[in-house]
Amino acid sequence: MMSQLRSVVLAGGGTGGHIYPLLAFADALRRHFPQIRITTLGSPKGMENQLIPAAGYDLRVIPAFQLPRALNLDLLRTPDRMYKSAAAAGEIIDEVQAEVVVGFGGYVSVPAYLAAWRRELPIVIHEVNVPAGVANRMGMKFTKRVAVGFPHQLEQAESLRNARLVGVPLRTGITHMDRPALRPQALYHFGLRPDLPVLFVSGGSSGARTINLAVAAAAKRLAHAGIQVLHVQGGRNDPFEVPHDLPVPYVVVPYLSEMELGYAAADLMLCRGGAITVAETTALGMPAIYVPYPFSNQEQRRNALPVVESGGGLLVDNSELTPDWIERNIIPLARDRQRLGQMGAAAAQYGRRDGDEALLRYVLEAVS
Ligand SMILES: CC(=O)N[C@H]1[C@@H](OP(=O)(O)OP(=O)(O)OC[C@H]2O[C@@H](n3ccc(=O)[nH]c3=O)[C@H](O)[C@@H]2O)O[C@H](CO)[C@@H](O)[C@@H]1O
Repeated sequence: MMSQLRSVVLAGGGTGGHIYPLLAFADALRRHFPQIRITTLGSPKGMENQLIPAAGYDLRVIPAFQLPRALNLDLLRTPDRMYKSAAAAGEIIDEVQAEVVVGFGGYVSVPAYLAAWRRELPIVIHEVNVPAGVANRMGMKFTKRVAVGFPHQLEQAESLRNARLVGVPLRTGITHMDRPALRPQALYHFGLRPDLPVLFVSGGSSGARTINLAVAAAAKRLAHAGIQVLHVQGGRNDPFEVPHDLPVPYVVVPYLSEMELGYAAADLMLCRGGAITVAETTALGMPAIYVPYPFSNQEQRRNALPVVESGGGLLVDNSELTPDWIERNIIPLARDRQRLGQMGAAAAQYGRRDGDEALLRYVLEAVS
């Protein structure tokens, strides 16, 4: 029997990679403790402003501030905006009488960690990247309770060596879905044909310009090879042109709030290597081609590499993703059911679906 929890504050913001695990964890809290009060802290401009209210949770926006470049406890002496943000976070923590603060990273987590530390409240950090994000590394000055999403993080980041491996909290719409059963409805939803393979393209929550332009430029070749495309443009990316007279569907959607429909329709995924994306493709046993974002400390390459090494996907450098590469590699793969099946099975070996429950157990330990 789990102990009771009455009120928690969840902090995390910026892009989908910090917000979706927070939401999945909030759902797990609600399942176990139907009366619980859940308050989320966000920053003024992050995607949390769309995603959290849409999911039906209470979002409190606290003032933005600039993180100092160096990681140090000068935080406590940085008055001005940092102080204002921490004071705002503290007022909310007091108002809702939070018993614990769980942070998922993004700048907004720092004032939440600081305010919780000052009140001697338990703090739990969930981190999915190597190296750990700057905000979470600051949070680690205030708590030893750090949970990670993937085994490689424990080996590759000194700061995460003693962390608890819990996996990534994923939305139940994804973890509980039966892909083959949902497939006909998903294909119908997007206007795709049931008799031809579907390449699902998504550059993560913000979208990826290189991927968008390369696939759009390969549209004719894909279509003439009988490959349908379901292409998510991404929340922060410019529209791109796709020829109108293609013989098979090429469907462009700006953003998918029901990502499970995309996964259900897909035979093969082409994506960046964001940690939550990797957690989702592997949880679903989805064969994928990963194109890591090249400008963020190699973190996306590290996310995708273990999956690729276990046979669950392919890795291609951002600079190598051209229409020619797509023609040479993606077209034959998308038509090879047997190889896709093997890749999917290998991906599933690496994936896990219980990150929400495992993180909840860790948080309950912290509180008790
Ligand atoms: C450029 C960059 O720094 N990206 C980082 C960012 O990626 P980003 O914010 O793109 O996050 P991820 O790729 O990890 O996750 C994207 C999430 O958005 C969802 N989604 C996406 C598109 C859509 O239309 N609908 C939808 O729901 C996906 O299902 C997934 O849940 O955070 C990740 C987790 O900290 C990091 O590993 C990435 O390196």
